[in-house]
Amino acid sequence: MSEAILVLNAGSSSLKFSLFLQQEEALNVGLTGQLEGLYTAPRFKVKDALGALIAEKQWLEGESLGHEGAIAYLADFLREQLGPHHLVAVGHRVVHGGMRYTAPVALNAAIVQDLGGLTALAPLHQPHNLKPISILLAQHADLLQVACFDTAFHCTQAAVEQSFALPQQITELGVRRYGFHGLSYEYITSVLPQYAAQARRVVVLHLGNGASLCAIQDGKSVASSMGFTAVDGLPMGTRCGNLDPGVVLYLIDELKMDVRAIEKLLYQQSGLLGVSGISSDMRTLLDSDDPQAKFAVDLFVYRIARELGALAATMGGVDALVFTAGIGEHAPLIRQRVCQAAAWLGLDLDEAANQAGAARISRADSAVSAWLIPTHEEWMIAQHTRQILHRTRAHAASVLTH
Ligand SMILES: Nc1ncnc2c1ncn2[C@@H]1O[C@H](COP(=O)(O)OP(=O)(O)O)[C@@H](O)[C@H]1O
Ligand SMILES: CC(=O)OP(=O)(O)O
Ligand SMILES: [Mg+2]
Repeated sequence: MSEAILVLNAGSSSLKFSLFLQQEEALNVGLTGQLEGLYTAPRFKVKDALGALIAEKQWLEGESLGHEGAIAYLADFLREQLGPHHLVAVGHRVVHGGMRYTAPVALNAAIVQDLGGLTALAPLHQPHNLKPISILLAQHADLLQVACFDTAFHCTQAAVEQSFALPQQITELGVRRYGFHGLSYEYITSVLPQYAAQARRVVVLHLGNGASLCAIQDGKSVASSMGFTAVDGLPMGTRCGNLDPGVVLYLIDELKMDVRAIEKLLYQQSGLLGVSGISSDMRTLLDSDDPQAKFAVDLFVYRIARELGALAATMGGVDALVFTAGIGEHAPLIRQRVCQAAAWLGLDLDEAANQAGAARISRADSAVSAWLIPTHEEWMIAQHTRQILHRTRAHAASVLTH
């Protein structure tokens, strides 16, 4: 019987999960899977440690499973799979840690309540991140649960990056820029030396249903396209990204929209979905001949290129770009268009390598290199969870021996 760590990663359109097994000194993947397209066309896929498909299910196009349905479905599936393994901890991705949580933490009811107070800052994520935690806490109070925060990786950013130009008393309330997708950026930072050992100034493009860019210098976050909430920065599947705050005032004053209607507009009805009027899913847009689908993709690429220039400026230049997450990993056309727009930085794309999905997608003599590296937020969460598990056990042992 192996000890097992379960990892849950609720994104805005997906619920990803991995079961890690402690085998001798190593932490190995036992199985890994996801429920994706939760609000469009849900699909469930699970692979074993060797990458073989062990379970699959597809719901009808337009059938919404939502996060609640996904959690219930996954709980039934995992109950069968755990079989001989002893579950010792569950690690969770929690998108917002606010000002207080800048490192992974062992959870209790008080912390969960505290984190619930940040829901307004991440309405598409925080409730879904906290839901399985609360269920497990009620049913298995002794099971170690660890929260790993998207915001934590960015706590190295300078005050000028973290601040809005608002009066101090508002900033002190925590109204400042945080940045997200930090577990993804932390994972990419940990493996990047295997690819581009010399690169000191890197921009990572995390392009999924949620999308952001991060400037990373000497392994530390310097700047990110996302700010106070995960609606900032790039246009995303259903989120608008950067917006003049005057637009919000206009919506209130002139269109008489209330807070909930504006939240729905900015988080769920905008981005690729709102602009195209067709879909939030990049696959559907790339397959479509509709001019609005094409315009939504053009806008997405344009805004990435613009943000890339801004982030390069924060580091005085860039040595390498890394593409990751759903779109970054699987859409060669988007990588190609972004790299072409970044030619001015000294990036020379290797078209064949990009089409083939190779790790290095820039030419050997390109001044700026470009890479395709699959992210693995679950792996990062498992590492943090294991560390806290070991610390908890060491503490218990020292209490017993003293
Ligand atoms: N083959 C593909 N081509 C283009 N886009 C893809 C492909 N596969 C996945 N995607 C995009 O990736 C997005 C999901 O990315 P992911 O990182 O899993 O999202 P989440 O933000 O939910 O974690 C989907 O919305 C889809 O648009
Ligand atoms: C923070 C965020 O946008 O996450 P995701 O991309 O998983 O939706
Ligand atoms: Mg994600």
